[in-house]
Amino acid sequence: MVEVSGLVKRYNGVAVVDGVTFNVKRGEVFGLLGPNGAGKTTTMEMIEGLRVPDEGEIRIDGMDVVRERDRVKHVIGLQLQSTALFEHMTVREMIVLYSSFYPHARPVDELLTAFDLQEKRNTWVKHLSGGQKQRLAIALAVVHDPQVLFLDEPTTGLDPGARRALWDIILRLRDEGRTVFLSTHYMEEAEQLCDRVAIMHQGKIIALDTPAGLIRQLDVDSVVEFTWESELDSSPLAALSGVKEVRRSEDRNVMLLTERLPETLRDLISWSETSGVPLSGLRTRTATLEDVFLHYTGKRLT
Ligand SMILES: Nc1ncnc2c1ncn2[C@@H]1O[C@H](COP(=O)(O)OP(=O)(O)OP(=O)(O)O)[C@@H](O)[C@H]1O
Repeated sequence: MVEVSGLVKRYNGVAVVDGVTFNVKRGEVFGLLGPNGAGKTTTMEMIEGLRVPDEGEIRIDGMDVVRERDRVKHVIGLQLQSTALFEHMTVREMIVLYSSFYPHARPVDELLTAFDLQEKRNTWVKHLSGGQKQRLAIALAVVHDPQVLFLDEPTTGLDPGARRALWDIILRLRDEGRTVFLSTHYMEEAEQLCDRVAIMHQGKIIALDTPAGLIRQLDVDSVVEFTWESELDSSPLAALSGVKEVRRSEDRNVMLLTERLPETLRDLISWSETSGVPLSGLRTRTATLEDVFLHYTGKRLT
């Protein structure tokens, strides 16, 4: 549905998007995951036709985004990071205004209901909560019933309840048959929502697969973590059964990525007893996309 090939954007001679190639399938939720400044917004805005690429080609539903911009506009819906909402208009007035831009718009009441905004229909935009504003921004993005929806960090700054409500809405839009392309720096969001995820770092896609596939590629099932109180040599940890990777962070957190959790734990505890090193805050968890990101970049996502 969305085909991107060899995309490059430079600012002052620096490539902030540096040779990006991927395809988004019809009907999937596709996530672009990366830290602030990775190039997500620049990539999305080129695909949306809002910025002109220096190199590369973008097609949406077979149409060239740069050359056939007017045709593409009818099949895409945009929720930008800074969607301009008029503060002194009501929710209903905003939807009516946006609907007037298109020859065929969805009925206003249907949108109010679908985005749980019926009760707020006569409320000024400035009095909406963050979650309600985002729901309105997405409702405005779908007034013309687009096939592809772009959401740029839709849940940034929302509390967990509002975030989950928005996740439900995004999944429903997918279930209606739409293709959803979203950017996020929340790995949990990418794991929960996305059928496939592209991890972006310094302008490049460094990994792309389903969330489960990305984690599987690590060859790691679990992570053992504990706090290391003093300066010690961590090399014996790499030799423990099942350990694939040892990571130490500045806050003295130690992570052992393991493919055989029971053996690693058994060896770790006996090593702790013989060496006299306490395992403060010992805990285990399954591997996540955060571990995938750390593996490829050596950095934390957030
Ligand atoms: N118009 C511009 N002029 C100069 N530099 C820019 C411009 N737009 C973006 N950049 C730079 O490009 C890089 C990528 O920015 P971009 O906004 O695409 O990242 P992002 O991954 O979306 O980050 P965020 O999560 O903060 O939105 C940043 O270093 C940014 O400063």
